[in-house]
Amino acid sequence: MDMQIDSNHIVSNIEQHFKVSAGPGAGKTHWLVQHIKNVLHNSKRLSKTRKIACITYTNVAVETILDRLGNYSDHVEVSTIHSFLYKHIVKPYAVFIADEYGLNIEIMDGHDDTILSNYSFLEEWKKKTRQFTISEYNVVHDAFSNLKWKYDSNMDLICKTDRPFKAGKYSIKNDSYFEYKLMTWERGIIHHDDVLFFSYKIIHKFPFVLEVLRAKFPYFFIDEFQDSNPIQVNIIQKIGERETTIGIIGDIAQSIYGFQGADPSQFSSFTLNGMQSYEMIQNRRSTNSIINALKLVRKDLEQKPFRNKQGELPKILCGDRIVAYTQAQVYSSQENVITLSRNNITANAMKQHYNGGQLNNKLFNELQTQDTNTERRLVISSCVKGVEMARERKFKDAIKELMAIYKRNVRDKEDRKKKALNDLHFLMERYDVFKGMSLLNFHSFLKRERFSDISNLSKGGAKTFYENHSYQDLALCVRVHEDLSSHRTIHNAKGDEFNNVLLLVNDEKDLDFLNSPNLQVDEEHRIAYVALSRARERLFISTPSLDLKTRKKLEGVFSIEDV
Ligand SMILES: Nc1ncnc2c1ncn2[C@@H]1O[C@H](COP(=O)(O)OP(=O)(O)OP(=O)(O)O)[C@@H](O)[C@H]1O
Repeated sequence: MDMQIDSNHIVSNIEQHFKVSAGPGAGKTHWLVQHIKNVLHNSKRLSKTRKIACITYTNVAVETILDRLGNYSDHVEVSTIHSFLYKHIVKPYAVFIADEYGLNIEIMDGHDDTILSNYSFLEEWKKKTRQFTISEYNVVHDAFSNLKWKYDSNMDLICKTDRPFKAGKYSIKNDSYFEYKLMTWERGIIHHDDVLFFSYKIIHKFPFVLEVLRAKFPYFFIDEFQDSNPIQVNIIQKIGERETTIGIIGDIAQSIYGFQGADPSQFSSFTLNGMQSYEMIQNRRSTNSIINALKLVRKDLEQKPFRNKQGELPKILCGDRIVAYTQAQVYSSQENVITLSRNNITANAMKQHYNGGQLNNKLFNELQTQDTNTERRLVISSCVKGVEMARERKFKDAIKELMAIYKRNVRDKEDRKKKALNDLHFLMERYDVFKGMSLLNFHSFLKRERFSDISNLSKGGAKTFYENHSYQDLALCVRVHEDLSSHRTIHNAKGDEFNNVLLLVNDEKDLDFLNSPNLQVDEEHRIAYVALSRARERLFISTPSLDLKTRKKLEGVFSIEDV
C-alpha cells in the first residue's frame, strides 16, 4: 500500500529504498530537494568522497536543483544520467573494453549527438558492409540518426532502429548498423546512447565497478524516472542490489520519451528489497479550473487542488494561431504567454510569428540530397544552425556547430574553437543583412564575406534548391537543445511551469486527448497532458477548428471561442 504524503513530508528512515509517485505539480521536485537536505543532515554515511547522486533529466533541471540546494550542494552530485555514467563508468573504465569494441580512447572526448555520414565515411561503410548499390545517403543518415541500443531476446544489447530504412528498393542490412558504430568508435566518437551501452557492458563484465560506485554514492536518487530507458533501469537496479539506497520519483502519465526507449510500465514495476512507496495527491501548481481540465484527461489519480484558487476557465481558441496567441496575451493582461508545440518546426515558426502555410521540417535532409558538395553543404547548414542556436542563447552548442566546418582542416581543437567564435561574432552582427535572403544569396554572402573556398553554385538540383528556399525556411528546421524561449516544444517544457500556457495543435483531431483520453496507451495523449499541466494561472488551447459535438462536450470545463 502506498503511503500518502505531501511535499513537506520528512522521511524518518533515510536508508530505505523509495518510490514517490504523483501527478503534475504535486511537488515531487520540491520534495526531492528537501529530502536531499534531510539526508545530508542525518546520514552517517556521507563524507568528502561519499556523496548523494541526484539524477535529473535535463541540464536545465540540474541547474534548478543545484540552485535550490544552495550551500548544500557540496555533498551532492547532480547530473543527467548520461553525464553521470560517462564520468563514473565510461571515462575511467573504457580502457577495459577498448580492444573488444575498437574504441579509440586516446582521442575519445566526451559524448554527443554527432552522426557521421560524409561521403568518404559512407563509402567505407558501404564497402565494409557490402552494400555497394546504396546511393541515397540522406536515407542512410536518417537511419544512423534513429539507432538505439535495445535488448534482444537473449537480453543482450543490439543496435537497432524501429523502422526498416529503404534506400531505393534496398533495405539497409540490420547488422550493418553495428559496423557503423565500430567505425565511429574507431574515430573516438561516442554517441549519447553509446554511453548506456558501454556502461552496461562495463558493469556486467567488471562487477567491481559497481562496488566502486556504491562506495562513492551511498544514496542514488532519480527524478523523472518514468522517462528512463530499460538499460538505465537495469544499471540502477544493479547499483541498488546492496549498500546504496535508491530513490525514484516520477509519474507514469508524464512518460513522453518512448522514442528513446522509455516505457511507463517501468516506473510502476520497478522494485527493490524493502522499498517504500509514497504517493502525493495534491496539485500545488494550478488553479482549480485548470485542475478540472486535467481531471477530464486523467482519471487514475486524485488531483487535489492545494492553492484552492478558482481561476478563469481554460479557453479553447478556434482559428488562426497567431490571432489566438495575441488573444491569449490580452486575456493574460499582456503577461508573457508560453506557447507549447508538439513539433520543433511549429515552435520555431511561432518565434518568427509565422502562422503556417506549408512548413517543411525535412529541409536539412533535402539539402543533403540536393547538394552533394560536402564542404559547401556543411558551411551553409552549420552557419544556419549556429546562428539560430546563438539567437536562443545556446552559445556552446552554436560554437560546436561552427567548429564542425574546420574539423577536416584544422587539427588543433582550440584553433577550431577560435575560428568558430570569430565566425559566430561575424554572423550575429550581420543577422539583419542575411535573415531575409534566399539560400542562394546567403551562399553568395558567405562566399564573398567569409568562406571564399566554398564552391560556386552554377546549375542543377543544388542551385534550384538554394534558389527556391530561404534562409528562414532552413532556420525553422533548426532544433535548439533545451530551448528556454517562450515558444518551445512540449518536450522542452518538461518539469517546468509557467503562469500562462498556450498549447498549439495543428488539427482538431489532435484534441482527441480531450475527447477520448487514454493516457495509459497513447503517448500523444500523455504529451498533451504534460503541456496542459505546465500552467499555473491561465491555460489556452489553439486549434484551427472544432466541431459542434466536441464543443458541446467540452463546454463547462473549457470556454470555447472563435478568433
Ligand atoms: N512544500 C512546498 N512548499 C512551497 N511550494 C511548494 C511545495 N511543494 C511544491 N511547491 C511548489 O509547487 C510547484 C510544483 O512543484 P514541483 O515543480 O516540485 O512539482 P512536480 O511534482 O515536480 O511537477 P511536475 O511533475 O509537473 O514536473 C512549484 O512551484 C513548487 O515550488
